[in-house]
Amino acid sequence: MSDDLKRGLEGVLVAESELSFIDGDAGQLIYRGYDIADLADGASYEEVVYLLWYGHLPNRDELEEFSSAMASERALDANVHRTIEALADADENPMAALRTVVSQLSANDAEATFDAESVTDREANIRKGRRITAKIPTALAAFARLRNGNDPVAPREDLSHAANFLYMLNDEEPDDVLADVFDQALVLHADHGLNASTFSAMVTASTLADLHSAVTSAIGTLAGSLHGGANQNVMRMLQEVDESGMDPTEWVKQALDEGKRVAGFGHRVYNVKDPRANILGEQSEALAEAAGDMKWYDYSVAVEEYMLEEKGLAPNVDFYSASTYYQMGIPIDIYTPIFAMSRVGGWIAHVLEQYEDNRLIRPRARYVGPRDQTFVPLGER
Ligand SMILES: CC(=O)SCCNC(=O)CCNC(=O)[C@H](O)C(C)(C)COP(=O)(O)OP(=O)(O)OC[C@H]1O[C@@H](n2cnc3c(N)ncnc32)[C@H](O)[C@@H]1OP(=O)(O)O
Ligand SMILES: O=C([O-])CC(=O)C(=O)O
Repeated sequence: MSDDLKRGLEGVLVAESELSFIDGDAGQLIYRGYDIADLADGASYEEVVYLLWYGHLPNRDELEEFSSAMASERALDANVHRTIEALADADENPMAALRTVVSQLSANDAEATFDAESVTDREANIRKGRRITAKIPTALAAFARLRNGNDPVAPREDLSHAANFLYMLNDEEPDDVLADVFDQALVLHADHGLNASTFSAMVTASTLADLHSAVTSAIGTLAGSLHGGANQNVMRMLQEVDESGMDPTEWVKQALDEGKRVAGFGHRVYNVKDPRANILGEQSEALAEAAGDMKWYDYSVAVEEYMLEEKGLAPNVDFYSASTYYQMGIPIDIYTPIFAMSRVGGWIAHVLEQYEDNRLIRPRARYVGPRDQTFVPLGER
């Protein structure tokens, strides 16, 4: 047993995986051998989820069967709707709302189980995974509408995963450009090695807890501002820059001087710009040009240049998704739930892998507390 302390488990190998590979120096990300840029360009979110779960890209028939099976699971049960109404009435944080709803989904899932023999059943987990993945967008869109006093919009089976979400959110079918941009964003966020939320799902699965528990753990982990929560903080920062009337670089300089972290920069694995940020940056720029308003894109570029020059830090995936979503009219506080809506495909893929060759994940801490205390009974303290 080694007594080397690896704070934050940095660089520690804890599993073998066939799902995604990151070259942090070259700025490359691949899913099962395919470069992320090629997938973002040519594959839909449904294709990527199929790739992650089944190990190969689907042919037309396989994709049709998979996509329609998933689309047919979009509707929510009445008790889940009641929960969403209660959460919206309470103005719950959207990530907390999503965590609560996904946990509740198991109550209506006929295949939900805590039986150690059945939790690892791959085919059943794929069916459950399809249901969870299909229902998250419906739940999120319903929550986002109900809290504004609007009725939820029922899902449509004839739209893609991406287009259907935008349709349910806005009660309006998105045009092809917006549906494509959003689909690309979902593809880009679908998997990323053993990031914290995926690891959290794996730890939960490693105890032979069920898939719903693993996904619920992962949602809780994604919420933090050092992880998925950063995307909304990026947009709030850009808004603060705007309201301050300061030059973006002056604003960032001041924030750094005050010891603050700048959301959307830095990464545990990338030493260069995150390849997903390159693609999302292009999307943000294209949306800005189409709208004839470069403000949010220009602020972003100014912040990026300053951070690289002054801190040697490059943008991560959360930096340009912010201005992309903002220009699509998506409410800021659902950016992180949208991240979850995509990453659920990756979480489930890693849980399937974990169950295939399970070993309980259980590291240890170096004990630095006292050892020789004399116990004093409560009445004498
Ligand atoms: C989807 C995702 O999860 S992508 C990441 C999303 N999170 C963010 O964007 C939040 C901002 N970024 C960060 O806080 C960090 O870069 C993390 C958490 C992502 C990675 O952090 P770690 O690998 O643990 O690096 P660590 O926190 O040790 O930082 C190393 C150094 O860089 C600095 N640094 C890292 N990121 C930033 C940042 N965004 N702004 C300012 N300084 C930073 C730290 O202050 C630290 O400096 P020091 O050594 O002088 O104290
Ligand atoms: O890999 C990480 O640590 C964070 C990240 O970029 C992701 O989860 O997409």
